[in-house]
Amino acid sequence: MCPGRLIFRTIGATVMTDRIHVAVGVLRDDQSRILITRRAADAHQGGLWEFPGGKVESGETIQSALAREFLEELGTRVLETAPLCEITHDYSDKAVLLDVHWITAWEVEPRGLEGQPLAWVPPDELENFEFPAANQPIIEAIAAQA
Ligand SMILES: Nc1nc2c([nH]c(=O)n2[C@H]2C[C@H](O)[C@@H](COP(=O)(O)OP(=O)(O)OP(=O)(O)O)O2)c(=O)[nH]1
Ligand SMILES: [Mg+2]
Repeated sequence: MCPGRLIFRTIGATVMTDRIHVAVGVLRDDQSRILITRRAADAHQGGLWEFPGGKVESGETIQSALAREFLEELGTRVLETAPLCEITHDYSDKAVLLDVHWITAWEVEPRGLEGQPLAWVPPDELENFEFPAANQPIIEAIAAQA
């Protein structure tokens, strides 16, 4: 059985759902500002700010998923990563495992290649932005390590 598989028991029925494995990258510039981007209005958790990343595809490592997502979404080449934290969170419609890594070496200035707004934010100002509920522990982990 897939390790991320959840079983929700309801009265008289068992509903199975898969936990979505998401590679999330926290990119810091040389002034210690953190890159955040805004999710499209029609996406899951739409309109909220996020750390860039996306679903890990079958056969990918976290590092290769991060490299692919940063290239696709931002044009940035990820050269090196380091683990930050892992968050499991159950939304009413989806269950996610956010595998969060610092992007410790990178090249090519990020641009919003999918039309998404970007912001560079000092760690202690992240709390002023609206993120999905799963992100609160990530923001705390960043503040603790920044
Ligand atoms: N990338 C990212 N996803 C997050 C964060 N917080 C959070 O709850 N999520 C959730 C929202 C989504 O359900 C899921 C990631 O999906 P995604 O929309 O980024 O995936 P993707 O880039 O592969 O997009 P797509 O190809 O499916 O359109 O994780 C976050 O900080 N960054
Ligand atoms: Mg994404």
